[in-house]
Amino acid sequence: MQGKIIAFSAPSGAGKTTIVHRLLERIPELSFSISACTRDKRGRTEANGKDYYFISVQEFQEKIRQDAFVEWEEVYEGAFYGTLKSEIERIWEGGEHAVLDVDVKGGLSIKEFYKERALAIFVKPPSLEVLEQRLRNRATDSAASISARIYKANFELTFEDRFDVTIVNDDLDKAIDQAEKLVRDFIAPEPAVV
Ligand SMILES: Nc1ncnc2c1ncn2[C@@H]1O[C@H](COP(=O)(O)OP(=O)(O)OP(=O)(O)O)[C@@H](O)[C@H]1O
Ligand SMILES: Nc1nc2c(ncn2[C@@H]2O[C@H](COP(=O)(O)O)[C@@H](O)[C@H]2O)c(=O)[nH]1
Repeated sequence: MQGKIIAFSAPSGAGKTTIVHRLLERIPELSFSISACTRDKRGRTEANGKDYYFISVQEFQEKIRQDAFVEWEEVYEGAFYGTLKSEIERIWEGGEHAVLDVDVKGGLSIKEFYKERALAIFVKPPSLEVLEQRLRNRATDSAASISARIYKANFELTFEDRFDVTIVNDDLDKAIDQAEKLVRDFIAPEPAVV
């Protein structure tokens, strides 16, 4: 089996993490690629080695020097995130396909790097107003951080056309059904040539 990569990208708050977690429950051939990041762990809701590998900026820089990343970004000022080559290898060696939750630039970098082995999915919020409300309801970010995420979202939405496909996350169940179909079609084995 040839391992594949499915990257979900979206402005913060559009719902990619929610969709990815639900897909992992539905499709056993998928495995989550755990990124390295330098931001602080969120209280009791996150675990090291499950949501992220939480590392220092020095450790992150060392990994850049070692060429350990497929791609990395300073997603927010001072907060670095990166996809580790070792994660993709671990998942493929285990006979599974890798699912990524990365920012918009990261999704495009993954597509460029893996070409037809990658499916780059853009998750779009129904509107910026809904996006802001979701971030407020999630209650994980300060008012300043929410403003920064909305500001960035305006820019990120202009990259939609460069993705393989868009899912509008309005009704969550419909968005998950759509994602499931896209992913199942993408990872289905090629029919044998007779
Ligand atoms: N279709 C939806 N309708 C209403 N609320 C939703 C929907 N999808 C996700 N949410 C909620 O919106 C919030 C943001 O979702 P989520 O954390 O998955 O976004 P994200 O794109 O992964 O953001 P980030 O990039 O910051 O991690 C969460 O509280 C989630 O429960
Ligand atoms: N380019 C990359 N972006 C990543 C990676 N891992 C996560 N992310 C994105 O960062 C933001 C912020 O996430 P949060 O957990 O702090 O809210 C979000 O858009 C993620 O998709 C990565 O390896 N590369």
